[in-house]
Amino acid sequence: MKVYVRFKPSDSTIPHKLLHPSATNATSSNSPPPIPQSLNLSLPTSSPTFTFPTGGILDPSTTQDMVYRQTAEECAKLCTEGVASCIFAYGQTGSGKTYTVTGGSQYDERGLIPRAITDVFKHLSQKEGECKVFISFIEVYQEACYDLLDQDKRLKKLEEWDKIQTKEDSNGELSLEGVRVYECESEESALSLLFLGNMNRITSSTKMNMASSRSHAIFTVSTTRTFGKKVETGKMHVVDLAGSERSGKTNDIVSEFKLKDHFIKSERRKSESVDINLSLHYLQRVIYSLQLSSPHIPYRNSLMTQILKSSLGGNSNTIFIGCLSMESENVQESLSTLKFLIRCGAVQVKYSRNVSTKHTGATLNLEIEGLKKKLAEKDGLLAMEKKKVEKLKVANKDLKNQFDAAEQGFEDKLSQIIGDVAPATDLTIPPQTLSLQLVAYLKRSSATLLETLLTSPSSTPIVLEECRRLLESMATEVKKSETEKEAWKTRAGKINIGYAGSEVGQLEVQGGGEGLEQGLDHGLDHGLDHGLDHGLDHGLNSLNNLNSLNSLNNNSNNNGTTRSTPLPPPPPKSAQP
Ligand SMILES: Nc1ncnc2c1ncn2[C@@H]1O[C@H](COP(=O)(O)OP(=O)(O)OP(=O)(O)O)[C@@H](O)[C@H]1O
Repeated sequence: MKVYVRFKPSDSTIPHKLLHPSATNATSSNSPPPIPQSLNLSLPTSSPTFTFPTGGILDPSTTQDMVYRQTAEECAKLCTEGVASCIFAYGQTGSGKTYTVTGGSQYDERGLIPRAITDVFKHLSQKEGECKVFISFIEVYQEACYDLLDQDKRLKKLEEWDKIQTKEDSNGELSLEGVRVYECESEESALSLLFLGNMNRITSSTKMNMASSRSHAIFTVSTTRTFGKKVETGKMHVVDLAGSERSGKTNDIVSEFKLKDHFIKSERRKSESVDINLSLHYLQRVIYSLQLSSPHIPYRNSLMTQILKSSLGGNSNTIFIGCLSMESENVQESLSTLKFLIRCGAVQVKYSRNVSTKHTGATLNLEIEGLKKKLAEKDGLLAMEKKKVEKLKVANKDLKNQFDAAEQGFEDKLSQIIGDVAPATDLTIPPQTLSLQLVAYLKRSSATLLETLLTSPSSTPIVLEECRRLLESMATEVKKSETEKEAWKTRAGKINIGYAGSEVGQLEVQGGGEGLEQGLDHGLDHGLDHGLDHGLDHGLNSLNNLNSLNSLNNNSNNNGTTRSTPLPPPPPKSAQP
């Protein structure tokens, strides 16, 4: 494996004393400019030297463009020639892995992936045959695999993320079921997928890095080129490993707070940290076994080594870029990274072009995989549509219940109104009173409303609103009607008193003669002329007058005439003064 060591520029103003890169052999004219291949460290007790004969040292002044040309440029070219490559970025947290792979905020700081995408499209445009480019982007987090190109990932909670199912074939190769693989026709569409995946990646703030990646991310560019009866399939994985770390040194910055939420985050960070270190440990064991050419390579200890099995020990041009921090306080981590990189450099890799005959072997498998993925996507869409239909059915049922309840309420209210209004007709109230007019009005309204309900089922919400509005107006009318009924009752009582009074008066004035009769008529007529209340008062006054007359005429002859005609009913309210 080719191995490069990249140093992140130090923030420290104190010049770094550990590094002494030494120049090395010149390379061929087509290759990028030569870089040092050895590194001396000045430690308090020793001065170890690390040599990387197939790669080299990229000192802190190395630009992103130089890093690309040294490491990934060739992989991008090979990807368009039917060769599989894999580039790993390995190192302590905060040492510059993501910066190297993806890039910084400025255009000229763009990392290996965007530069490789540009070159892949450039190379393919110069080739004969039908060329296609496919992109996928996944992450391995706590021994589960997730699709970083899932558009909804950021909207969902961690527990709701869809785990990618894995299946091992007879060769021990792991296939990832249902990973989104997008065919990209332009550099821009491939870059937008990279952007989407980076947005979806799990990060946390640590003391070492404000946006520390907590997962291993695997970005894959695949190409196919069909020419004549041949198909060439190339691949390039770029793996941004999660940063190795020592607990305590990289503590979650929020763990200093005692708040419950922060406590949970801190606990999650600890378990993430344990998981990251464990999976990196298993990667080291795989590399160690490959270096020793062991008969058994322990790929199956971790999901990440299983997924990348063919990149680590198969047909692949594999490169490790070790990212190092220059600060003295990180010397232990830097030493550990350098030792691991030395092991990687000792692993022999072989690679060859993947060319097959059209419609056979690899191409058929690729097509089948593509079709399976499309089918899975369609199934997903279908399931979503089914869910929507179910939701609509429930909503529809709810609406129907509301409608039934409103309709029932309306019927009840109507019966109550009619029941409340009907007794008022017993109280000698004239037929033209508002109460009976209201009953007629309500009957008419209910008939219209029911007709609307029956003929316009689709306008249920509008009809419900109409029901509600009508019921409100009915309630107001009922209230008015009740008040009116009470008023009529009171008046009826007064009339009865009036009758009683007048009857008493009549008994008393029996035989009172013409004068008495005139007085009573006068009083009652007067009352009717000036309203019921007024009239009754006058009637009672008249009765008093009659009493006076009676006492005045108590000796006069009585001809036996009595006033037996009942009093006329009161006029409608509206006609009263
Ligand atoms: N060569 C460099 N030049 C300038 N800035 C750099 C360089 N390398 C890293 N940085 C800056 O250092 C910070 C940490 O880098 P980065 O996120 O790439 O680290 P990392 O190794 O991916 O960390 P982690 O493992 O925690 O995700 C970032 O702000 C990045 O921009």
